[in-house]
Amino acid sequence: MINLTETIVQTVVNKRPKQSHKGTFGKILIVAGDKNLGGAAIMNAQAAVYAGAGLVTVATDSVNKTAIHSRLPEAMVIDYHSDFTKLLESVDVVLIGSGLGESIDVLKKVLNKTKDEQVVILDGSALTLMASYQLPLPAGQIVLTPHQMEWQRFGEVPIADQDKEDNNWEALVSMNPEPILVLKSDQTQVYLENEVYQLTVGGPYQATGGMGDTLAGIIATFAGQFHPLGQAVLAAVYTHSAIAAELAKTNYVTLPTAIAKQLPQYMKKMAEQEPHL
Ligand SMILES: NC(=O)C1=CN([C@@H]2O[C@H](COP(=O)(O)OP(=O)(O)OC[C@H]3O[C@@H](n4cnc5c(N)ncnc54)[C@H](OP(=O)(O)O)[C@@H]3O)[C@@H](O)[C@H]2O)[C@@H](O)CC1
Ligand SMILES: Nc1ncnc2c1ncn2[C@@H]1O[C@H](COP(=O)(O)OP(=O)(O)O)[C@@H](O)[C@H]1O
Ligand SMILES: [Mg+2]
Repeated sequence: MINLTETIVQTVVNKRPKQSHKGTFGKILIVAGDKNLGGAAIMNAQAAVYAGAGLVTVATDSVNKTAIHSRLPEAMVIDYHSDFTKLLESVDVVLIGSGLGESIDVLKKVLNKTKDEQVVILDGSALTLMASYQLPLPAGQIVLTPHQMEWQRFGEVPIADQDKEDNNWEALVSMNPEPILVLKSDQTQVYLENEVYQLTVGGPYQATGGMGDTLAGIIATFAGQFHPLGQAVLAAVYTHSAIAAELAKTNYVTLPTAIAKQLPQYMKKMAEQEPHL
């Protein structure tokens, strides 16, 4: 087990090259938010935009369109009941599942069309629905972001057994392609390439609905602009909780939207620091 420290963020988040444009920093498609859970789509997208995604499009229930546009003019919005195949084929990263509720048709439509070279992040309801409908993993470089109950449903590892690494590895190696697992709890761990990384920052001030939706947006955007994927995921997980820990010095709770707002400032600081190796 390896403890995650700020070094991972200092290593991954670097000064931007001058010769660049929005396409350099990742095209992200977020598929999220049914008619009752539009907030999840907003929190995914806010985190993605503030973490520096080049282009963010949200495919969501049409009732969420006005709210997303008014909260986040940087993001584009498309009705997820329409045909968005062309858009799906053109993006680097697909994040699907936050607040997706029971939208199984949308989920199936997307999972059938992802490509091997795309990063596909499966969160929230995507994992719950895939478990109930026994859907296979889609094509792509897969990142799973379950909380403990979602991992119990999807990975079939009972919550009481999730503290034993071997149980989680057993579930992961049976999956094809073998995904990266961000197993969220008050002791979040990342399972990546035969190694387990332990998060050492963060705390109960983060126990608010939407906290995972925000993390998923950060992971998607880091995956779109920093490489290799595993390092980007580790840096995103650390960044999310490090910002929360900083905010918690003066705040009883650290709201997901408040964490998103701090992303540009924190990333600037990290980009200017040499890694403490
Ligand atoms: N504003 C919005 O639009 C929001 C939209 N959201 C979206 O809603 C969808 C459903 O997501 P969900 O996580 O709320 O529900 P579900 O999957 O049933 O899990 C809850 C069950 O698991 C249990 N549990 C055990 N261990 C746990 C742990 N470590 N962490 C968490 N739970 C744990 C827990 O136990 P209990 O609380 O009863 O003790 C309970 O029985 C999802 O797509 C999400 O993105 C949310 O983000 C909220 C804001
Ligand atoms: N007590 C806690 N200590 C540290 N982190 C926590 C705590 N409670 C929740 N979190 C973090 O908050 C996030 C919750 O994710 P999730 O349950 O998916 O939220 P949501 O689906 O409501 O957005 C995870 O990153 C988890 O690690
Ligand atoms: Mg969640």
